[in-house]
Amino acid sequence: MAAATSQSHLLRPSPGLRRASLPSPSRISFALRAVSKPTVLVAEKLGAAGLELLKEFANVDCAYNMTPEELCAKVALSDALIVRSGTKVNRSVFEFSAGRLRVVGRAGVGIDNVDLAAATEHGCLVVNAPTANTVAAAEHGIALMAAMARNVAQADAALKAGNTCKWIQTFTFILSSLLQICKWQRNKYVGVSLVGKTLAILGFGKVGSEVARRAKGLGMHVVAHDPYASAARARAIGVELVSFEDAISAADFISLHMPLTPSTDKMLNDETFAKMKKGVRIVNVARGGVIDEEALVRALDSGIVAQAALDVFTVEPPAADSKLVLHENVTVTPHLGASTVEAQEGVAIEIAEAVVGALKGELSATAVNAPMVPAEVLSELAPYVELAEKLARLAVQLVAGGGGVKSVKVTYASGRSPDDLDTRVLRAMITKGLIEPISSVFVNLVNADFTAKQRGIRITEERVQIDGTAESPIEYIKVQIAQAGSKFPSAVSETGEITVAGRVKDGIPHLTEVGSFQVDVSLEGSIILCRQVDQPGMIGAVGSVLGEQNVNVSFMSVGRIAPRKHAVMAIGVDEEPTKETLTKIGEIPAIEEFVFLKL
Ligand SMILES: NC(=O)C1=CN([C@@H]2O[C@H](COP(=O)(O)OP(=O)(O)OC[C@H]3O[C@@H](n4cnc5c(N)ncnc54)[C@H](O)[C@@H]3O)[C@@H](O)[C@H]2O)C=CC1
Ligand SMILES: O=C(O)C(=O)COP(=O)(O)O
Repeated sequence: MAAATSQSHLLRPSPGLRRASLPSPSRISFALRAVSKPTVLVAEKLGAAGLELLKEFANVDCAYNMTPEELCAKVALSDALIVRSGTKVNRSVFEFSAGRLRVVGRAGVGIDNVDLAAATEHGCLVVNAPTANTVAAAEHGIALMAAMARNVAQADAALKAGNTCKWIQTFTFILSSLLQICKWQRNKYVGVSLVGKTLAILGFGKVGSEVARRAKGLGMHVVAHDPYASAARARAIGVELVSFEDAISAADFISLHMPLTPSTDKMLNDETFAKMKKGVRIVNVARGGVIDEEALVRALDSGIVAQAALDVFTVEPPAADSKLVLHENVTVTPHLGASTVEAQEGVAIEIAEAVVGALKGELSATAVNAPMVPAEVLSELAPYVELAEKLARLAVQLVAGGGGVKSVKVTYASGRSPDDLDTRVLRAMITKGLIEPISSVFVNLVNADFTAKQRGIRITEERVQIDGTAESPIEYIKVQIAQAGSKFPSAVSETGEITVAGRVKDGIPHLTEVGSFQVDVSLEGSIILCRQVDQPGMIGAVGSVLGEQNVNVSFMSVGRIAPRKHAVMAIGVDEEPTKETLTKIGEIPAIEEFVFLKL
């Protein structure tokens, strides 16, 4: 007789948070619930309305201008961190958080200051506030373009410098008249007009298209380059989508609105400046890194670029002696694109809602490093999410000690077309079920694929269409672990894999198949699987051992190959039986093997 018990490793939850036992439709991603109030560290100035929202749900620690060391120290005591562009959330921040940090909220669009790979590896969700500052950034782009074309900043500075020095005028007439010239230089600051000029927008997303609308209103001819934008959307605004080369060679003005990514890094460089029309003017409200700043200085000096207006820099703030910032043909602002009263209130509310939602375990619509699944799909899949995780938990506990899990096949059978089934959440929960019982790793939607890959677990999915009801998205889910011996050999199917399958009945997940045996037991509490000789009195024998030890049986189901041969009995129990109880079950003469599995 083979007897085995399986141990489920308890996880150490983050302080102030614990794992919720059953994920509900809106709690699928993290399955965390606040026991005491979580702590949100706000590292950069956030609008008052956002702070109020956060305070209703969390302890809010506002700590601005922290050094990297101070940030690392504080983050170890925080469940969420909110930043703008001025804080580098690098790998060491996640390492110092030691698993406590669950959400990083970027109060704005660009997430280039957050190490997304490190966040994902640490199971930390990153959310941003992608819409509230769009108009502010677009307006700033237009403001910079107009100010540059009409030398507003330079003329303003000269006029003020003249006035500031007025007292000197009383000492020397010559100096005074020189300053007077500096002050009122109408000929020096003759500008260029915008009307009729060609504006090339690089990056035709939210900000880029708002800039386009406004530029059209100023009478400009607008073209755009964006490899991922829809030509129909561009046409609707009266903008022509063109190649990068065509855009930069036709432009009198170029406005940059793409994110900083490896493919946009230093996109404007010596080579690309050389292809531009002589005297082109450049506006950058995107990210400093999309321009090779030294190459821009060379292009300004040679006259290829007549002027540049920059809100963003490779290093912020730039060095005091930066040739680019000090260049007389360059207009600069200190990353003010999103800085309007309206945008900051909007961004603060947008990010506060996203962070609170994420801390509650809800899937965020603005998640940057997790699949976005529409709420209605999630709600429909909720019982199947629970089924998927529990089947995987059972399957992994059936693997013989030390065997390891390398190859897992998941089959989703559905009455609907396979294309209608979004299985990303289910796959993540299968990974969670496979890994959590045998490790101390916390798995969620963010880090599931990464964690599986890191552990060398290959999960393949198959969707099969069967006769079924149109109402239920899935008829059954089958989880099979290949190339692994089982501590309960009856769980190995004829094709050689440890196999468990289940379905949802009346909203409750049920185990319906173990190896080649059909059973029917609801997946609640824990489960004892016994293989026995099919004979009368077996249910009573096992039931009375459990009853003697005050272990409540919630379900019992027997699946057999043929009468009086072998059968598998699945018993759902509310309490965990002691070792002695399990030993007594094993001593019942007709029991051939058994296993206790925790859900
Ligand atoms: N200066 C500031 O304060 C602000 C700056 N921003 C920055 O503006 C940029 C755009 O923001 P949104 O429009 O909200 O983002 P978005 O995601 O809506 O648009 C970005 C667009 O760039 C396109 N793109 C990606 N790679 C490209 C490439 N190689 N060439 C051309 N286009 C490419 C994308 O397809 C997308 O359409 C971001 O970098 C963001 O960080 C946004 C708000 C304020
Ligand atoms: O949203 C963005 O991408 C921005 O660049 C705005 O940055 P900020 O929040 O003003 O530091």
